This record gives sequence, structure tokens and C-alpha cells, in this order.
Amino acid sequence: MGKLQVIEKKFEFGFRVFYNLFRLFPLIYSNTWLTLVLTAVTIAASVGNEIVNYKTGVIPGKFYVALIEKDEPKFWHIFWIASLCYVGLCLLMALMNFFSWCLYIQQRKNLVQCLHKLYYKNNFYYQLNGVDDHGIDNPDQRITQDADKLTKLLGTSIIPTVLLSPFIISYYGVRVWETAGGWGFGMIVAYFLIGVIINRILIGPITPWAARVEKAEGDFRYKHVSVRVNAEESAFYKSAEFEHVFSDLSFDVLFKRLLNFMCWRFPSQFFQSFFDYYGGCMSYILQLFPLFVFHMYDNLTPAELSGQISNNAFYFIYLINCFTRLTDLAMNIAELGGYIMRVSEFVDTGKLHQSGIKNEAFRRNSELPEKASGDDNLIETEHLSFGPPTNSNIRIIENLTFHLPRNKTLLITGDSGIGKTSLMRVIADMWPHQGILKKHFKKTDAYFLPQKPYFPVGRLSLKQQLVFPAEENEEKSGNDEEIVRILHELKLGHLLPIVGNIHDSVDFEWQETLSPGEQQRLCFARMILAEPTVAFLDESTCNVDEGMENAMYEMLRKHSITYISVGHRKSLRSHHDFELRIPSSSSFLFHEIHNQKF
Ligand SMILES: Nc1ncnc2c1ncn2[C@@H]1O[C@H](COP(=O)(O)OP(=O)(O)OP(=O)(O)O)[C@@H](O)[C@H]1O
Repeated sequence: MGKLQVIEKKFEFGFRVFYNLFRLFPLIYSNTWLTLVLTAVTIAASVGNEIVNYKTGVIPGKFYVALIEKDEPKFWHIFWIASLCYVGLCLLMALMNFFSWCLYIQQRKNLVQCLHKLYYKNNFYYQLNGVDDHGIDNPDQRITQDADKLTKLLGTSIIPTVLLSPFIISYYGVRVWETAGGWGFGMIVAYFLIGVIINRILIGPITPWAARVEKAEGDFRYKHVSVRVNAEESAFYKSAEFEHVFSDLSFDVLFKRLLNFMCWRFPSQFFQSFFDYYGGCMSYILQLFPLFVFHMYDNLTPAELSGQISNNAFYFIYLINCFTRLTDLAMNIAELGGYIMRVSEFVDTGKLHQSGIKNEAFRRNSELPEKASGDDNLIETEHLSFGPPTNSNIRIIENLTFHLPRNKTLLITGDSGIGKTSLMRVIADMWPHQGILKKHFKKTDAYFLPQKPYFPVGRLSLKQQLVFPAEENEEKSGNDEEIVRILHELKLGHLLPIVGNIHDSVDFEWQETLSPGEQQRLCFARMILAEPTVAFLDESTCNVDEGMENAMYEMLRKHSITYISVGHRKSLRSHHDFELRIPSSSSFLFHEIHNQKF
């Protein structure tokens, strides 16, 4: 029945993955000292674990000697030491695990905070979600999931192993060299190098598939979020069947990608298991050097020989194990590659946005000499033109010129889709423009009331919703009596008993519960409380009756707020001094309204 468009992205495993990881490190270690301390503590616990591991590794050899020699006091002595060593080993393993998880959550916190800083700076989140995603699919997924998986792999697996390996390899390498000579050591290194080469070939496809799986996970989650947010609208449309089919389709895409991912992991998984288990066999094969080639143990008794063979096997297997741990990481690193590419792509686009390279045209325009006349006007435009930021060839409005006198109100009218809201976007500096736009008011004195009411989620209290986006305890947040009065004026008094104390969190989400008209009036109350000098109202009374519309405009005048409205209703004319009619993208009618009633 349905069909979903699937766009594959090309991410490859290679040098770029490591280069991008290197560039992400300042973000992952942004809380530098704490993260470095946690890294050091994790490494210290790992070192301690290795030392105790070494102690326990040679215990079986000692048991062999004591048992074969039938030496009971020696046996009990080894027994007590062994018991202590194993208690210490388990404690250190638990500590290592604990600290590596602390490291992971700290790294995640650092990375997420940096991503948030980038996301919410200069409206980057609006750019990605509302204008042009610049190829950054599911930015929320990158912040919530990819950053998590990236730091989890890094903190709990990759960093401890990679930092510790050189020391363990050096220590056990020397031990192996002493017992099995250069040949024995060389054989282990060769074994490792073969493992690296085969792994490099096998893990190549894992990175792109890890990235594709992440994208599909994001799309699947987004489909469900969208159904959840729009459940009522969807139910009115009786679209359960449609949602069902498209939810299944969305999961099918994810399923196929997961299947591909698992298939590409299979050879790598097989090889790694083989490499690990065959390593155990290698530790006995290597005994041929001290025993048969160098004849190092010809003078030992059978008991001493069995102890020596057990110890040698431990050294060999440990060195091989260090190398196999590194090659085992390969699959993790390949998977990590996908997350690194997705997160670094987000960061790069964010930085590009912040440095304004994408908005160079916009900046050039605002640097044009502004010819418009003095500040006896509230707002002035001269040959103002703009189009969607995604397509510079399209012009929504072309050569718009008008001067709105200070303290005068303006109504913008025109057919649906002609560009009224877009003009608001330009005035709010959210869209670039050509030509001159002069605003004789401070940015902080202007308030834009968007067409679609917005209530942040989190079961916020009524007060928090009303002072949004300010914090509840900020100075300019209106006192409680004033809030109650404004709510009654807007016929929202019935909400007060529902919410109880206006400072307490509620047990519902505002946007899911309030009627469109209530939402519109509550947003209006929020604007009145913000005490702006100029208000831009985008169809802010379209969901209320004319009586309420009159009351709302009366409130604006009472609070001395100059306003510019967008709307279709004829009744709005009586509340405005001027009208800007936009019959087409290049013809405009700006005139004074003479039939005011107030
Ligand atoms: N982000 C965007 N990218 C591309 N085109 C866009 C974007 N946003 C809006 N448009 C297009 O710009 C045109 C003007 O849209 P706008 O929302 O300004 O219309 P409007 O006059 O406010 O309509 P209405 O009265 O229905 O609210 C429309 O054709 C719309 O499809």
C-alpha cells in the first residue's frame, strides 16, 4: 500500500573516522580536569586489575608444583594467597567497571552540553528543523542516541583498552621474549598483524551500516513521536490503518538495515572468535621454542617443568590476549565510526552556521547603506525582497516598500500562502532578505506571537508556561495577582482550579489538553505579561469569537502595545490604523484605514 523514500548516506571507515574523533575530543573532554581525572582513575583501576591478574595467573603453576611435590604447608600457603588475590581481582574489576561508567556518563554530559550549546545558538535548531536540514537527518537523534553510543563505547571499552595496551604489551612482551626468545615474540606479533589486516578488510562496511541503522532508528522514533503528538487529528481522519502501514514501513526500513548490519558483522564476528580461541592454542605451540629449540628446561624436575609450562602458557596467552583485545576493538571502532561521522557532521554544520558562512549573502545585504528616512517611523522597507532560504531562485515577495509611522498599528492581509508569515520571519531576522528593512525598535522590545501556539513539554506549571521563555524566578515574570486578573479577562479563569497552585507542575501536557482557542488565549496572556512595546501577531485571534477578539485588542491598547497583525478576518480592520494588502508577490497596497470603530 504505502511506500517510503529511503535515502542512503555514504559514510566510510577510514582515516577520516579517526580524524573526526580527534576533532571531537575537545568536546568530549570539555570539562577537562574532571574528565581527565576520571580517565586516570579508570586507567589506574585497570592497571591494578592487570597487576592482580598477573599474580593470579601464575597461581595455577604454583599449585602444580606444590601438588606434584606433595608439599602440604606450601599448598595451604598458596591457597591463602590465591584467595586474597581473587578477592582483590574481583574488587578491582568492579572498580574498573564503575569508573569506566563514570567516565562514560561524564563524557556524555560534556558532549551533549556542547551539542546543545551549538544547537540552541543563533537559532541553529530552527535552521535544521524549520528551514533546511543541510543533510543532517534527525538532529535530535544525534544528540540523544548517537552521542550516547559514541561515549559509551569510548569510555567503557576503547579508552581503557587502548591506553593500557602499550604497557601490558611491553611487560608481557619482555616476559615472552625471555622465555620464547625473539622467534616466539615475533610469531605473536605476526599473528596480531595478520589479525589487523583481515579485520581492516572485514570491518569496512560496518561503519556505513552503523550510521544507516542510526538514521533508520531516528526515522522510526520520529514516526511514533509524530503519531503521539498528532493522535487526535489522526483519529479524526480515521487514519489508524494509514499510521499502522507507515509505522510498519518505517520499521521495515530499520529491520532491513539491521539485517544488513548483522550480516556485515558476521564475518568479522567469526574471525574475531577464531582469532581469540586460536590464540589459546598458540600459547602451547609457542612452548616449542624454550622446550625443543632452546632446550632451556632440560635440567628441571617434572614438577618444576609442569609449573614452568603453566607459567609460560600464562605469559603467552596474556600477550596474545592483549593483541586480541585490540583486534576485538576493531568491531567496536567500526561501529563507533558511524556515530563519530554522524555527530561530527552535526558539529561541522553547526560551526559553519555559527561562523555565518552560510549566511554570507544575508550579512552582505545588511551591510548595504540604509537609505530609509528617520525614526519617526516604526518600521520601513525599501525594495524588500525575499524567498525561502533553501532556494535563492524563488521570490515570495519582491520589491516591497512601505513606511509604518511610529505608534500606528498595521494589518497585513492577502491570500493564504502569499507570504504574510514569511514577512514576519524576515522582520524577526529568521529569514534573509534583499533590499532595506529598518526597524525603529529594540529587538528586546518586540514580541512575535506565532500562528501555531507552543507550550514546552515537561508538565510545566501554569506560571512557567506564562513566563516562558523566561525562568519563573526572573524579575520580569509578572506577579500572581496580575496573572489571575489577565486570565479572567481572557476567560481562562476556569483553568485555575484545574492547575491548583499556579507554581505547581501539572499532570498533563498543555498542548495535548487545551482547546486551540484556549491555547491561543493563553499564548496571548503570555505576551501581555511580557510587556513588549511592539507585538507581531500572526493570526492570533483566528480561533476565538469576535467578542473575544475585541477584548484581546482592547487589552493590547490598554497595555500601550503597538501591534502588527496578520489575518484574514474583516473584523480585524476596525482594530488597525493601516493595512498592507498583498494581492500578489510583486504588488502591494499600503493605505490608511479610515473606518475605525475605537
Ligand atoms: N521553510 C520554507 N521553505 C520553503 N518554502 C516555504 C517555507 N516556508 C514557507 N514556504 C512557502 O512560502 C510561501 C509563503 O508562506 P507563508 O507561510 O508566508 O504564507 P502565508 O501568507 O502566511 O499563508 P497563510 O495565510 O496560509 O498563513 C508558501 O508558498 C509556502 O509554501
